[in-house]
Amino acid sequence: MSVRLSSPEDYEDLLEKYDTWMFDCDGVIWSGDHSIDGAIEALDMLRSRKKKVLFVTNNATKSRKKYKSKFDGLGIEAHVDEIYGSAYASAVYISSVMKLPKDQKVYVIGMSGIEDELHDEGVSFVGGTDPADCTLEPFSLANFTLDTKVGAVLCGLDMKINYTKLSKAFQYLTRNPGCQFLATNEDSTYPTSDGLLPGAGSISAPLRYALDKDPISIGKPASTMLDCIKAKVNFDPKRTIMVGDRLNTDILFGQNGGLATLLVLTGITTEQDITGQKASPIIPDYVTASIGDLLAVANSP
Ligand SMILES: O=C(O)[C@H](O)[C@H](O)COP(=O)(O)O
Ligand SMILES: [Mg+2]
Repeated sequence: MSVRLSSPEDYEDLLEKYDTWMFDCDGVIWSGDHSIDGAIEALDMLRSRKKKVLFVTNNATKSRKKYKSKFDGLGIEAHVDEIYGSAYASAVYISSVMKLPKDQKVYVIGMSGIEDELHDEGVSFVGGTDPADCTLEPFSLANFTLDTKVGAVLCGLDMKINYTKLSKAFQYLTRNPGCQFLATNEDSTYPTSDGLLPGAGSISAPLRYALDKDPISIGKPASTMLDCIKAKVNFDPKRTIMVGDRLNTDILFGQNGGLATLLVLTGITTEQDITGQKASPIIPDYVTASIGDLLAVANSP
């Protein structure tokens, strides 16, 4: 059963218990390009209380450096080494876990965030934002030349998805022996300030169906993201809390990592999802409406 936070003492108790605070971004810190009310002040308050703050996002559209610019633009203090995105985790996975041979490359379905992180990890890639792939022209298999050096297909949120990209990815995954099918994350939907859009999981879904095969998904709830953080940051899982808006990514990620979990209702998950007839079996430790509620401690006498 989740603890519904409400009094200043509830929030003060949370600050006493946890030294490291991991925050999901979309639906927690911001919605699209609008910060969530109270988020900036709550993060400042945590830093003033000497808490370690980390950002852990499944959104692969931006690199860590580009996210730093977004934080700056919103007036939110953040440092690149505090930001962990699924594009970064995927690049690290390909270079350090999969150890893709240097003479091979990745076919990308996705945006500049994936390309930037692959580049920074020294991984070669094709596709992505290449104008030749971002076309609505019919795909001609007769005119397609298979690049036998493509050793992996990496699929993330791609706002320019099309038949050419899906067809090329399908060729590599069915004709290049050993070509790995990877996904940055599999969120079904993407929360924006104007409403929900199809998420990264909805971009890789056509390939899953055509191939009758699931990708290796690297983002939350998989432990790969936490492994990336552990490689860079010292923290005690028992004194760490993951704050998120989606049960089957953020909260499950926290639970898989042995972290405490706080669900906020400013993004994907609604009150109905946690109390209704069809309530999810994924139960967060704590629930509150918004991270702005943490300011209750600042206002308590
Ligand atoms: O579709 C997606 O990729 C996700 O909805 C989105 O980007 C999630 O980002 P997060 O909530 O993990 O910051
Ligand atoms: Mg989110």
